Amino acid sequence: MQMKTAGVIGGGAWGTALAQVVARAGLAVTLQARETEVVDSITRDRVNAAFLPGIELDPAIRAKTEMADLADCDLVLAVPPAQHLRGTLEAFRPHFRPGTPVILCSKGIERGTLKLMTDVLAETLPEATPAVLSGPSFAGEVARGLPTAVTLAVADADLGEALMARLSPPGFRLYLTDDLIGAEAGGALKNVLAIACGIVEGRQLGRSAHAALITRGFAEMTRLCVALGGRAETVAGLCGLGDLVLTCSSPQSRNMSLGLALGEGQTVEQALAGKRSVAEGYQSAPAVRDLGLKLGLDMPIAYGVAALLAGEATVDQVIGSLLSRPLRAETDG
Ligand SMILES: NC(=O)C1=CN([C@@H]2O[C@H](COP(=O)(O)OP(=O)(O)OC[C@H]3O[C@@H](n4cnc5c(N)ncnc54)[C@H](OP(=O)(O)O)[C@@H]3O)[C@@H](O)[C@H]2O)C=CC1
Ligand SMILES: O=C(CO)COP(=O)(O)O
Repeated sequence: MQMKTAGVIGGGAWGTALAQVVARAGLAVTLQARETEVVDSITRDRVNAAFLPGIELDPAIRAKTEMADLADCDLVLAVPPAQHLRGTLEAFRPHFRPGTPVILCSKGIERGTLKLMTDVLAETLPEATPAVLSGPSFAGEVARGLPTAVTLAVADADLGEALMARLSPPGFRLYLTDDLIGAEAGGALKNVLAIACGIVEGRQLGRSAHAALITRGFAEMTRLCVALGGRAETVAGLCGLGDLVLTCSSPQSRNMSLGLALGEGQTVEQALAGKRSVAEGYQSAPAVRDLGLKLGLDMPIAYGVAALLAGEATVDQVIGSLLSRPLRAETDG
């Protein structure tokens, strides 16, 4: 399969950083952004001033507002916020060539339907060949060329090998799996858990509580992954544990910084006021809770965050209820 041109849908921080990665890998890249402001900024100044300021972009990236400009691409990376994936793919549908690989890079679960991103793709572009890219990767770091490694999930081994080889410029290492559900489960939950970690930081509950929360959060992630049909070993990798550790460790994370603000006493409205960037944990928390309850899963941290964000409980009530749960064996499912 020829892989000379790539389309990136979504001109936010991550779409722009991935366009940079793909350009460094030697492909011609078309970045589709809805906002003319973003397209003009990239075309004129080689920078995405709105979502990724201060980072010079590769000349091989051309920015466009129209989906039609992606029609001839050999592969497509879909990078809108998770709640907009369906609408975005529906808009792309008239320009889509059947069989083209679509690499899903959004992290979340669709509210209302409780669908994973691969389900949304299967419903909107059933002729697409799906792939998932997920792992520890702050857009600013990746766009500047700092090194990281992430998971690439593709069902077909030959296509997976080809994509892995083609999309791994120096400093951006792809590790292959055929477990798409596992790769999605990690990214969907880690943002909710990062809000909880931010609260621990904001309330100054200490490093021990922080480590305990990451570990018990990872147990919730593993339960969700397995219940959805993924493999536990997948979330033990970059797309699960790797991303959880990153997102729970740095206020660079929009999700952790939301939690920090809540832990310091701000309301949800105050913490989100004026923010143009997406905090996917805030968006996905109700869907994570509905899905977990539907599957009969024990996910107290995720449910606590969802209750807090919905205004059903205060920070202190959530912390109190987590600390007063019945004692149990560590490895109980
Ligand atoms: N930032 C990061 O470090 C990482 C982000 N991700 C994931 O990537 C996804 C995108 O995040 P990110 O790029 O950071 O987002 P940003 O907050 O940087 O940008 C917002 C994005 O939202 C898009 N958008 C806003 N409203 C709509 C709408 N109604 N329909 C379609 N798109 C809309 C914008 O598109 P447009 O420009 O076209 O207006 C823009 O791409 C998320 O799921 C996130 O979890 C994954 C790994 C790293
Ligand atoms: O997904 C990310 C890093 O892998 C980005 O995290 P935030 O969305 O919390 O900034």
